Amino acid sequence: MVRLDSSDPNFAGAFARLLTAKREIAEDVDEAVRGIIADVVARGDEALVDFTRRFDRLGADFSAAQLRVTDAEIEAAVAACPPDSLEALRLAAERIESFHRAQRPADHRATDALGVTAGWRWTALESVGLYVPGGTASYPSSVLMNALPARVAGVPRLVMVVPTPDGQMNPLVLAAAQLSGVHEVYRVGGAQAVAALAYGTATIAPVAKVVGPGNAWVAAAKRRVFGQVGIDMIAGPSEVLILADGHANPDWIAADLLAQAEHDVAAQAILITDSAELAGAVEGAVERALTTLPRQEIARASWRDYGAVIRVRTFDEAVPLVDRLAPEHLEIETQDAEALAAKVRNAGAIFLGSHTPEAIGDYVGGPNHVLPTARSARFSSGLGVLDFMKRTTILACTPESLRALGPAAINLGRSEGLEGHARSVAIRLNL
Ligand SMILES: NC(=O)c1ccc[n+]([C@@H]2O[C@H](COP(=O)([O-])OP(=O)(O)OC[C@H]3O[C@@H](n4cnc5c(N)ncnc54)[C@H](O)[C@@H]3O)[C@@H](O)[C@H]2O)c1
Ligand SMILES: N[C@H](CO)Cc1c[nH]c[nH+]1
Ligand SMILES: [Zn+2]
Repeated sequence: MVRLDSSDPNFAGAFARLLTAKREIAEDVDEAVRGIIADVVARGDEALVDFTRRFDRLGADFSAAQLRVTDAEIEAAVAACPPDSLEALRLAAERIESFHRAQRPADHRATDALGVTAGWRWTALESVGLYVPGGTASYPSSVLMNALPARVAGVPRLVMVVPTPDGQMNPLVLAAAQLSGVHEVYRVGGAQAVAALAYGTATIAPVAKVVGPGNAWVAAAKRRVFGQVGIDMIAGPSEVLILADGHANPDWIAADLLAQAEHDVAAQAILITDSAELAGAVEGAVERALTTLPRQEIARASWRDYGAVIRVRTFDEAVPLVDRLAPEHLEIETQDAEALAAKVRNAGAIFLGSHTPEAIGDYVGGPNHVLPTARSARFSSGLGVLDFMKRTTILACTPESLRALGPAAINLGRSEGLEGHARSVAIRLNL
């Protein structure tokens, strides 16, 4: 963990180093991913089976025939889920679906004074691949966050991939798939799963777009397959940035920092505060909380390598720092949280006040938890219904409106040296 102080003369350099710390775009990861994708393209299912045996430690008897999770396996998993977990999953699903229903866009059409009708219409994508992470933890909540907005958008083919390390799958993952209307589930993860969704294999038919969160290998693979398929964003190792003043509870802040640090050794948790006392108290609280955290090995590595406690003189000084970090999650626990939030441009999701821990947003708040990381909140948004739709514009001229607009089009066609364009208009106007 680094300690920074905005009043320190070396602060600018130290902050710049924090910004560029390599967490998920290491060249060795990218190079490995390039090889994995090329192998899946060349050998299809055979490569999927080999990589799955190697990375997820599946036995020599694992074959392409077992890639697809059967309906019977899904039914058995649902039956094996604890009823209270199924109840919690249903509550989460209802809230997520209802939040995303409000995002459905409207078609538009208008006829102007010349009689030209113009507008757009929204259409669901034909198929999407939903990446559900599962290397070191299991993510039933990410099934819901991926699939429900796709279902609200009306996507007719939802294909889910999920790794099963050591052959183990949390039954709640399959229950979430059933609950949210996923059509196909495959037990494969990492870059090889992303490659299969993008290029297709004998078992997995390709999709139009791959969405969902994952670790550094998954994020690198999504970057590489972009163009062959659409992708939603770079949603890699988790991040939280907490802005807190001296009134905040240091144990609560420490818990929220560790809630993200426990995701991945490459996760990042940062506190920015104007209170030296809170900074010290949070550091102590993190150390104490780590000793009893089951995933302390992961969280400790993340906090050690990428954690930061930054002291600022005022929160106005903090706003440009937040915008440069562009965190996946921004928690604001200050007296004037709402006003401070209004000044921030770059954040994947904002959580206001001491009673809104980010973990509520991970599960049951309603907004999506698939969010941009690695500073990509400067140009990306969290997953939503629009990610599963595309917009097509529509234009219709009448003979009269073509006569009114045509001469300008002919002029511009000739100005661009494109006589063919000019003639396609002129021929209709006998010009
Ligand atoms: N940004 C978001 O919205 C969001 C949401 C949820 C989770 N996450 C992140 O998702 C990630 C989940 O990570 P995870 O590891 O548990 O699951 P994962 O499914 O993302 O990754 C597991 C896969 O990674 C591949 N892999 C692991 N080590 C490899 C190696 N050395 N070489 C090649 N491939 C390798 C394997 O194929 C394995 O199946 C975490 O980083 C978490 O922070 C992000
Ligand atoms: N915090 C993660 C996004 O970075 C989402 C998640 C799912 N389960 C728990 N957390
Ligand atoms: Zn989380």
